[in-house]
Amino acid sequence: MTTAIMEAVRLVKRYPTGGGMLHAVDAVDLAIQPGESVGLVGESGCGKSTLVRLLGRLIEPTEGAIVFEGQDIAPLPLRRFVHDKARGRIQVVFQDPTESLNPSLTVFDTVADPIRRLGNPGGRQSLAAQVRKAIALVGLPPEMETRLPHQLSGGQRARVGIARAIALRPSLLILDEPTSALDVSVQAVILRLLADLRSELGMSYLFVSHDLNVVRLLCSRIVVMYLGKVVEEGPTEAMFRQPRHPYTRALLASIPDPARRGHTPWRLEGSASSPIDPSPTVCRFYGRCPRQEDRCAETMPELRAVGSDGVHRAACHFAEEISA
Ligand SMILES: Nc1ncnc2c1ncn2[C@@H]1O[C@H](COP(=O)(O)OP(=O)(O)OP(=O)(O)O)[C@@H](O)[C@H]1O
Repeated sequence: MTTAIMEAVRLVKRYPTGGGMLHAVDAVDLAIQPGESVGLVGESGCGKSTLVRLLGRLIEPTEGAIVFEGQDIAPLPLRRFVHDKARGRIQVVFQDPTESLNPSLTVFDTVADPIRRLGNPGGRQSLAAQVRKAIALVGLPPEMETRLPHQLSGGQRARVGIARAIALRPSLLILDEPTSALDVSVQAVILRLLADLRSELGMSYLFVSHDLNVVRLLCSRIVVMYLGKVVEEGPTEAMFRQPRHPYTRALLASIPDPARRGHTPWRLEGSASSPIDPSPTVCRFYGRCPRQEDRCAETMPELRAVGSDGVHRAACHFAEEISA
């Protein structure tokens, strides 16, 4: 058993309400191992974002410990934590890339911002190199450095949010519904990027989502929250096969069953260590797709559908709808 990179121990967050207290996070235990990708799921209001904010030390816990890389960071006051070395090692990517970017900062300054806040430890030259490396890692061309958020597409803004988070080379990236504001085809590309970055940079992920299918693509373990508590956790595939808690069963029952609907079971293929053919591929749904383009931008070479027959096919998420 390796030592967890992040461990929440009996973590509690209570908010005062009209007459009493709301237990938003209620004695949660959670451990994330180095390099592990953990999915956090649960219905709206169950406490996922509150837990994320506690682990990222953006809000004060009411009780409990948050042990990050061996140090309990829960007792650190927020104003001290912002200057602590742990601050750069835990990064949070939020839901809406438009809202989380400062409209008056260029792409360069957005990515440089967290490094500057930590006192720019490597000096000016290193800052520029770190920023450009992060921009390149998320696949944005260098000429975008000078653009402002409103001059970018939704997918490009999401990439900037990710570049800002990885610029400090965190060991833990917390992703709070990072793709839910994007349309499905852009979502797929960003998920692919996140999967590649994780293997390339060796980060751990805590990935929050409403969408169990998205979590299944990225995470090897799932934690299910219900009314502020962790009610079930386990390896992803085991949880899909045999959910134990009634709430997990309900959650699984509410997602479309690809087999029942006659869909190809989709999964993303390829990784940074096994690059796949970058040449455009003719989509097998050409002619039936509303786009009517045989080499459209959505027929992404990095997105393949692997059917139960083991055959790899070029695909996009529209293909899933068409094949229904
Ligand atoms: N600052 C706050 N003051 C009072 N109550 C709060 C505060 N922040 C969150 N809550 C409450 O805590 C509970 C958990 O909220 P939280 O945002 O963590 O849920 P969530 O699972 O992330 O929901 P969603 O999926 O809709 O984002 C909710 O009942 C919410 O109303």
